[in-house]
Amino acid sequence: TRTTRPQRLLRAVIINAVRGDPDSVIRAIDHFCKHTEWAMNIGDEKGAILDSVVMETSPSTVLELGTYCGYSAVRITRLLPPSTRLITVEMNPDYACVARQVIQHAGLQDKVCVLEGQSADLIPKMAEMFGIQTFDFVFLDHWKDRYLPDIRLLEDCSLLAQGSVVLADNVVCPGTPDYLNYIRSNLNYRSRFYQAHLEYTRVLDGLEKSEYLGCRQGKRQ
Ligand SMILES: O=C(NC/C=C/[C@H]1O[C@@H](Sc2ccncc2)[C@H](O)[C@@H]1O)c1cc([N+](=O)[O-])cc(O)c1O
Ligand SMILES: [Mg+2]
Repeated sequence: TRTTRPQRLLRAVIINAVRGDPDSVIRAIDHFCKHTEWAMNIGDEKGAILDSVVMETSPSTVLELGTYCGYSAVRITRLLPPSTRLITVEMNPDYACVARQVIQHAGLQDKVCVLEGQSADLIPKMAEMFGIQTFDFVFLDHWKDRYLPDIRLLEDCSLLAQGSVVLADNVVCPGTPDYLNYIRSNLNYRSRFYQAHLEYTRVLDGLEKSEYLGCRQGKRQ
């Protein structure tokens, strides 16, 4: 049977990237997506914004929803200090298998936990599973109709602290209107939009960064 796109992306990484060098893994995936086959990685333009937000947050606890092939897991983890771990949630076992190999090729396997399952099922177990209280940084890049229910679930599970930063991909394309409406009208968050383009295209897209301010009351009028 034919290979899948993630498998073809992994092969490009193995052939073209230097083992143990995260930046060469990122370059190999971006080259593959620009010249061979488009894939839904955050990409180099939005990836640079992700990098800057991670660096300014310098998080100790990091959660990603939607691993796919591991591109953003490599981008994020390469910037984390030695003792910090990334937990990334992926419900498709084939994608999770490819992502683990991409992350391993980058030499970051000891700093990343690829958790297989649905975010809705795993978020309530995070604190107990990993012995953490809150996440300093959360990256949303999974099903677009899961952004809103999952941010609410993170709140309900008290997994956000004052100063926690939530960064959401694709708030323009494919779009996450219910999430944007919620987060921009909620006094518990201060949000900022970063205009960019859909990975490897000229289509408009963007990232929404939202800082959790702690539990205040009410909605913005
Ligand atoms: O659809 C998009 N992303 C959905 C991503 C989904 C990823 O997350 C899980 S779902 C899951 C994981 C964890 N828990 C619950 C569900 C899927 O197995 C996939 O690995 C998308 C689409 C475009 N585009 O241009 O069409 C561009 C993008 O940047 C995108 O991110
Ligand atoms: Mg995306």
